[in-house]
Amino acid sequence: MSSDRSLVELLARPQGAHITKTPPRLDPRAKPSAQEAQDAVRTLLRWIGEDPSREGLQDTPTRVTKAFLEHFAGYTQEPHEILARTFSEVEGYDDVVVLKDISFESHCEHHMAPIIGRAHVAYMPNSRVVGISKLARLVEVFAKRLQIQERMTAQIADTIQEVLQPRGVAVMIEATHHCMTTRGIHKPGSLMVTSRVSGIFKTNPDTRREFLSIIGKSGAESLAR
Ligand SMILES: Nc1nc2c(ncn2[C@@H]2O[C@H](COP(=O)(O)OP(=O)(O)OP(=O)(O)O)[C@@H](O)[C@H]2O)c(=O)[nH]1
Ligand SMILES: [Zn+2]
Repeated sequence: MSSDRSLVELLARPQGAHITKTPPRLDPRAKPSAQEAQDAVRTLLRWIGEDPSREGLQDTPTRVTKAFLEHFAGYTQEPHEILARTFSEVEGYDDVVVLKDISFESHCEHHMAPIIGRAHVAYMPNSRVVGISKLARLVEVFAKRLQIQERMTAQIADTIQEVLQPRGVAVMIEATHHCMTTRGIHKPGSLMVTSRVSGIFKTNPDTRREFLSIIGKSGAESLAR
C-alpha cells in the first residue's frame, strides 16, 4: 500500500476512528464461563512453575473450579429465606435458645485462605422459634463466601434480628485464620474471637452472662456492651 493511499484512507475515517478504542469496561460481576475459570487455574499453575499439561495436573483445573463451587456455594443462597419458617407452639417458652459449637469452614477475602472455626449463636425468642438446624444453615451460607470474620459475625446476627425480630441476638465466632498460621506471620494456635450482641443481650448483663456460661466462656465479662 502506497503511503499516499494510506494517508487518504486515514483521512477518510471518521474523526478519532484511527485511535484504538478503549475496550468496554468489564462488568466486575459478570460471570466468566467454566472454561475461563479453568484457564485461570492453568495460568496460576504455570505461574508457580508447574506444567499444567502433565498427567497429574490435567484434571486439576476442573477439580479446583468444582471445589470453588463448594467453598463458595453461599453466593447462590438467600440467607433470609432460611429463617422464613417459624413455629409458635412453644408453650410460652421465652428463654434463651443457643446453638453452640457450629463448626464451619470459610475463606478470608484477603488471601482466599481457609478460616476454620466454630460459631455460637443465641437468640431470645419473641413468641416464635425457628427450626434449630436453620441457625447452622445460616452460619453455613455466610461461611461459604469470601469473608472477614467481623462481617460474618455481624451478618449472622443481623439476619436473625431482621427476620425473626427476637428480643435479642448474640453471636460469637472463634476461628483460626490459615493466612496467619500457614503463611505470613506463621502463628499456629492463634484464635480470632468476634462477637455481636443486640437487644436484651446488649442491655442485660445477666442474659449476656447466661450466654457466655452456656457456651463455656463464663468469666469472659467483656463481651460487647
Ligand atoms: N480483621 C480481620 N483481618 C483479617 C481477617 N482475615 C484476614 N485478615 C487480615 O487481613 C490483613 C491483610 O493485610 P495486608 O497487609 O493487606 O496483607 P498481607 O501483606 O498479606 O499481610 P500479612 O498477613 O501480615 O502478611 C492481614 O493482617 C490478615 O491477617 C479477618 O477476618 N478479619
Ligand atoms: Zn487472609
